[in-house]
Amino acid sequence: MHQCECNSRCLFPQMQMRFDGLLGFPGGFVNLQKETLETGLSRELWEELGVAIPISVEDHVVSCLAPALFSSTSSSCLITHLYVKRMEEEQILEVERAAASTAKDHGHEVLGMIRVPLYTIKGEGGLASFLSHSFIGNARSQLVESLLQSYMPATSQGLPITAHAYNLCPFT
Ligand SMILES: O=c1[nH]cnc2c1ncn2[C@@H]1O[C@H](COP(=O)(O)OP(=O)(O)O)[C@@H](O)[C@H]1O
Repeated sequence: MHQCECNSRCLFPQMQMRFDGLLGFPGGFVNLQKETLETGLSRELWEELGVAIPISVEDHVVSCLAPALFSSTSSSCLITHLYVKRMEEEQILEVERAAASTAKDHGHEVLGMIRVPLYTIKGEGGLASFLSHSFIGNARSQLVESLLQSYMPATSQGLPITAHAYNLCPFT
């Protein structure tokens, strides 16, 4: 996930329309015998976005064990790791341009990058409507979790607010 943090603290979260018609974050499988989570994610970002984006452990937000149902093979489990990379607005615009032109996976695995609407519109629309779309795996709760952490990093007890506190099942 990429967020722009400008002087006015506006957020510009980015997701992508996948080849299967579901919304998700840029990323993919990492083989830990060959690379670390961070180098694997940087590799996937290069393929899907067409821009070199170095990822470090400091960008990690949350990890989650997915039910076997969401793994590619029913006998193995899947652990999802969410990283949030904060970028300047100009860098985000560069990512949007490259993702739609030079990125290797554009038009194949990735159909396009999408800005998440963080506003509300009277009646319906905005973020509420966006969340009602279909997401891959636990991407919906990953989005909510990262937004909560960006806007409300800690509760009064100093504990991070999680999607669970908002009764969101991570895999629905
Ligand atoms: O944005 C995401 N959030 C959470 N889980 C995801 C996301 N994207 C993919 N996954 C999970 O990872 C699995 C593999 O995803 P994908 O097929 O995109 O990886 P690949 O491109 O490395 O083959 C998916 O079946 C899904 O369970």
